[in-house]
Amino acid sequence: MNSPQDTLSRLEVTIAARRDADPETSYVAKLNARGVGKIAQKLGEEATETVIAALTQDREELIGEAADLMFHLLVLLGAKGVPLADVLAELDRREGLSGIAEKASRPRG
Ligand SMILES: N=c1c2ncn([C@@H]3O[C@H](COP(=O)(O)OP(=O)(O)OP(=O)(O)O)[C@@H](O)[C@H]3O)c2ncn1[C@@H]1O[C@H](COP(=O)(O)O)[C@@H](O)[C@H]1O
Repeated sequence: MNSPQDTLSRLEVTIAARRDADPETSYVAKLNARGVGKIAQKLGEEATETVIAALTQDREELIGEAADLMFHLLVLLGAKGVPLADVLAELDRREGLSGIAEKASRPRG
């Protein structure tokens, strides 16, 4: 079985390869042709659908919506020129730092 990082890395490569394809035959190309605003809008819709699935649907629906959400996030990162590795590095940097402790350490004001 592939590691989650392998799967996301392969999808990132696929998305980069499809960006300039024919929008008639490539969903990735179609989204990119419509611009970052449209991609961001789609990401927001998929996030909402994931929330709704978590609250009202069964497990399979949630998995499907979560996959849509992660796919559209990768399309957005690609369109903005942000490598997945940079996001993973940020998560690595946060590893072991409790969200409660991090929030408490923020300067007030
Ligand atoms: N993982 C995905 C993936 N997940 C979801 N989707 C598409 O995301 C879209 C989301 O569905 P929606 O109904 O919300 O969107 P929509 O039908 O475009 O609706 P509107 O925004 O037009 O109203 C659907 O068309 C899904 O097929 C994906 N499309 C592509 N991929 C991957 O990207 C690769 C390249 O795809 P193409 O660019 O299409 O060749 C594929 O081989 C896959 O690996």
